[in-house]
Amino acid sequence: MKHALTIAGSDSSGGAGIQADLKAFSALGVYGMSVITAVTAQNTQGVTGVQEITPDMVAAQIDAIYTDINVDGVKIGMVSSAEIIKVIAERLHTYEADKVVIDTVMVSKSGCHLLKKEAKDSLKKHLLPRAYVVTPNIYEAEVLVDSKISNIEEMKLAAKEIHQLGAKFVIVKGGHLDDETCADVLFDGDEYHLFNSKRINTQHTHGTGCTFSAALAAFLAQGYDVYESTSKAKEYITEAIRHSFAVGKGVGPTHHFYKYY
Ligand SMILES: Nc1ncnc2c1ncn2[C@@H]1O[C@H](COP(=O)(O)OP(=O)(O)OP(=O)(O)O)[C@@H](O)[C@H]1O
Ligand SMILES: Cc1ncc(COP(=O)(O)O)c(N)n1
Repeated sequence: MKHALTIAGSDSSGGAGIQADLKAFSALGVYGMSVITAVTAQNTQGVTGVQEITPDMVAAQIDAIYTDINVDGVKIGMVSSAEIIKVIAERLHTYEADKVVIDTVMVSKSGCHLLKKEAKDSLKKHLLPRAYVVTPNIYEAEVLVDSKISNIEEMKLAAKEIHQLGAKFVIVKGGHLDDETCADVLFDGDEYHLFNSKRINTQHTHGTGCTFSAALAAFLAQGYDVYESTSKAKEYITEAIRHSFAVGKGVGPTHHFYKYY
């Protein structure tokens, strides 16, 4: 069995963050491991508290894994501060981690800033150059390139500009585009590849970005190339959204185990 690692924040309600990632890893048959960067007090209605883990403790978790266990794929989610970003970048370099998927988590669906504003430059400078694939949503891509995105052509332009920050592949996700189709644009430095799905009409989309990037990391860990992995991750997230369900009073989570119950 292949091994995948998520470096991300904990979501107490289980829909996003570490919890979503470990569910996706399990559903896809890879052994899941976690490095927790922050604990959030969160439910389907919002985030009520964030406690960062110290950079030393983040480093200690990474060391504990890499000194003992082979890591076939890595996904990075919420990394709130410049100090945490730097320590992760330094450790990934030390352990020569490859196939690193970076989901540039910035603001939760409920509107809470999960990346401190002053840490944005650090993300661009220290972490994105270490990415095999980076997966910004429309809003995150807008922040990274500092311009508005409202159609596929603008997504392509943004993907090209983000590629120059050092990631090998860029996927700008179209979940937030005002369109019947949810198109994700992959740029490989040379060509654009579009991955389309029909938009599913549901309010339960908590953790869609986390689920997609974790599935991508799981398929890369299993040896699929980036194009196959993106196609499979897109299929996985589409079905997980199609089967999403109400938990609590707000935005419910994606479903990872709909085949079983
Ligand atoms: N309503 C929907 N129907 C079908 N696919 C969707 C829908 N919403 C999002 N997706 C797909 O889900 C994946 C995640 O995209 P999205 O843009 O929601 O990421 P995100 O905003 O980073 O998620 P999150 O807000 O959870 O961090 C993409 O493949 C996107 O196309
Ligand atoms: C710990 C953590 N990581 C990521 C997200 C983003 O997910 P969403 O945009 O669906 O709220 C989140 N809410 N919480």
